[in-house]
This record gives sequence, C-alpha cells and structure tokens, in this order.
Amino acid sequence: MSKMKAAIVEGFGEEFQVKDAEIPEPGPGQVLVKLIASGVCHTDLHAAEGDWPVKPKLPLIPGHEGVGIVEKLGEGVTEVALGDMIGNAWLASACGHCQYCRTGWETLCEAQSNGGYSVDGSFGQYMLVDSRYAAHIPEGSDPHEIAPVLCAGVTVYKGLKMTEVKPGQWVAISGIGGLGHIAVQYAVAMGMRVIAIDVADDKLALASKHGAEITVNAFAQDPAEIIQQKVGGTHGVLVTAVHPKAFGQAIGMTRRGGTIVFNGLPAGDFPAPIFDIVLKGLTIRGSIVGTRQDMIEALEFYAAGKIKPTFHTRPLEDINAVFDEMRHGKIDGRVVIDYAGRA
Ligand SMILES: NC(=O)c1ccc[n+]([C@@H]2O[C@H](COP(=O)([O-])OP(=O)(O)OC[C@H]3O[C@@H](n4cnc5c(N)ncnc54)[C@H](O)[C@@H]3O)[C@@H](O)[C@H]2O)c1
Ligand SMILES: CCCCCCO
Ligand SMILES: [Zn+2]
Ligand SMILES: [Zn+2]
Repeated sequence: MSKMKAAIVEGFGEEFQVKDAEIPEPGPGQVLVKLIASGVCHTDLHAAEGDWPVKPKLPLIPGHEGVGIVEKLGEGVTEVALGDMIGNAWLASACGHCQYCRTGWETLCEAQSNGGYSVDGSFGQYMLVDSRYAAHIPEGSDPHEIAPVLCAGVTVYKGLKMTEVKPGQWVAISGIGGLGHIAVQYAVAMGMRVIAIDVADDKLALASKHGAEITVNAFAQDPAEIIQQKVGGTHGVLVTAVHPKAFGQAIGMTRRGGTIVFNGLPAGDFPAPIFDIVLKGLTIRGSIVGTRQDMIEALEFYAAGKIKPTFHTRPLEDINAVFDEMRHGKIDGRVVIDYAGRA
C-alpha cells in the first residue's frame, strides 16, 4: 500500500497529527480522489474537540469540503468517470430506501454516513467518495474557491429556502463566518434583503461587501431592538453563529408569522420564550446541510457567478494554527487547505 500525508485526529481535544497514512483502496461503488483543495468547516473543529453528543470515529481524518480528481474507480461505479473533478460532502452516503430517502429528505436518513466524521474525509492527499453521493464540480470552477460551497454553501442555501423568505422581504443572518458570509450572497441572489449580525466588526464589513444592507454588532447592541426599529422585524432569520446566545436573540428580531432556521451547532441550549413564540406565531426549524439536489442547485449558483466565497489557502501543516484561529473567531470567510502548491 502506498502512503499519503494526512491530518489525523487521534484523541478529542488533542492537536492534529500531520503524518503518513495509507492511501485507501476504493470498494464497490467508491472512487479514489486525489485532492486539490479542502475547505475547513467549524464542524471539523467540533469533530476534533468531540463536543457534540454524537462523537466521530477515532482516529479520524476530518474534512467534508474536499475537491479533487478521480484517479481510481471501484467495482460497479457508473455515476463518475476517471479524470472527473468531484467533491465530498457531509452526506457521504445514505440508505436510499427509508421513509426519509424516499421522500427527498436523505439528509435525515438514520443510516447515513458523514464525510470527515463517521468516515474519513478530505484532510489528506487522497480520499474515498461514494460515487452515488459525489458532488459534481461544474466545468470551469476554481477548485479552491468552490470548495466552501460543498458544505457552507449548500447548508445556507437550504437553510434560506427553509426560512420561506420571499424576494423583497428581510432575512437576518446571524453569524458571518464561513457559512454566514456565503449565506449573505445566496440571500442576495435569491432576492432577499439582508441584515447581518455578528460580534466582530470585521465580519460585518465582510457582510456589507457581499451585499448586506444593515449590519448589527450583537456584542455592542441588542439586535432585536435595532431590527424592530429599522424594519419592523425581519421575515426570517438564519442562525449560523457558534454561540447559543445568538439562537435566543433570533426570536426577538422576527416579526409575527416569521420563520427562524438554525444551522449553527454550538454546544449548549438557549432559553425559549414560550409566550412570545406562540403569540407571534413563529416557526423555528433546524436545518442540516442539503440533499444531492440542493447541492446541484447550490453549485449552479456558483457556476452562474452569483457566489464568490472569501477564502484563504493554507498548507495542511498549518491545520493546528487554523483551528486555533477558528476557535478565536479570527478567520475571515473560509480557510481552504491547498494540496496543489497554491498555498
Ligand atoms: N446545520 C448544518 O448542516 C451545518 C453545516 C455546516 C456547519 N454547521 C455549524 O455551523 C456553525 C458555524 O460554522 P462556520 O464554519 O460558519 O463557523 P465559523 O467559525 O466560520 O463562523 C462562526 C461565526 O459565528 C460568529 N459568532 C460567534 N458568536 C456569535 C454571536 N453571539 N452572535 C453572532 N455571531 C456570533 C463568529 O464571529 C463567526 O463569524 C458551526 O457550529 C458548524 O458546526 C452546521
Ligand atoms: C449535525 C451535524 C451537521 C454538520 C454538518 C456539516 O458541517
Ligand atoms: Zn460543514
Ligand atoms: Zn435512508
């Protein structure tokens, strides 16, 4: 078996080990991909810290925003060809026949596997991808720039659809990190008017650059008060923040009949004001990544030039420093690991 360089989590809360690992062999239905780039999602940090109720496998190669070229086909592969540029995804595979898979909700499949969490992902020079759940990268894409669409992009695109906010209506996006700064772009492309909320002014500046009309620094102000004053409450909210406080704040900023969608996954809970939620007739939804169809649509928005992730390329060896920057909210947009000598 030949070797590859990979960033491996061997224990929760421990630093990554960047070292040699076996290049995996594709089994039936799988393909071997040589990586060009991989986005770094905050979920990868949750995986490394083990701070969710469902723990990842160990040892683990995280990463679920990987883009690369198909180098080997497993038995029976028909959906992908040698030389194709494809991506992996959080939804690495699903059963295909349960009540959720049958009704367009494969993201809720209870037998799904998850890229960079329950199966090894894209923080290495090679990865295995289930050909049925591979993301097909549009012709002419920049592999480093499109990588964040594979999770951050498809997740916020689906989340914005779930807010049911119509063109011309207001949507608040709370948390302007890897997910949030791309959410601003999808919301604008979908005709929504955007209010951006974060606790760091540089993130709000990034939101304005991508089309937000109103920005609120939740560290210095009460976003609900500002939003009620300025626009009479928002029609919908998409929360991508990594602090529980942002989740409770969404309720006060939403107008009657509005919908709040949670993408963010910080550990912890938030106080839910029962009377306000009932009196205002609010809908609160959790939303997890997107289906294969959502991925196709999210990638089409990128291919149409509507989505341009802000990203910074770094070598795999920087992974521990990157996670430290992420822990302290110091990443502007998305970090993308480079395997092609661009970093
Ligand atoms: N539901 C899903 O399918 C899905 C998909 C991808 C990521 N996630 C989760 O979404 C979260 C965000 O991921 P990311 O990669 O964008 O993280 P990130 O670290 O890039 O960004 C997090 C942002 O939250 C901001 N923030 C922190 N406290 C805040 C507060 N009180 N109010 C407003 N903003 C605040 C930070 O300043 C930062 O801009 C993570 O928990 C991740 O696991 C969920
Ligand atoms: C419940 C886990 C959702 C994480 C999606 C990929 O970042
Ligand atoms: Zn992710
Ligand atoms: Zn299923």
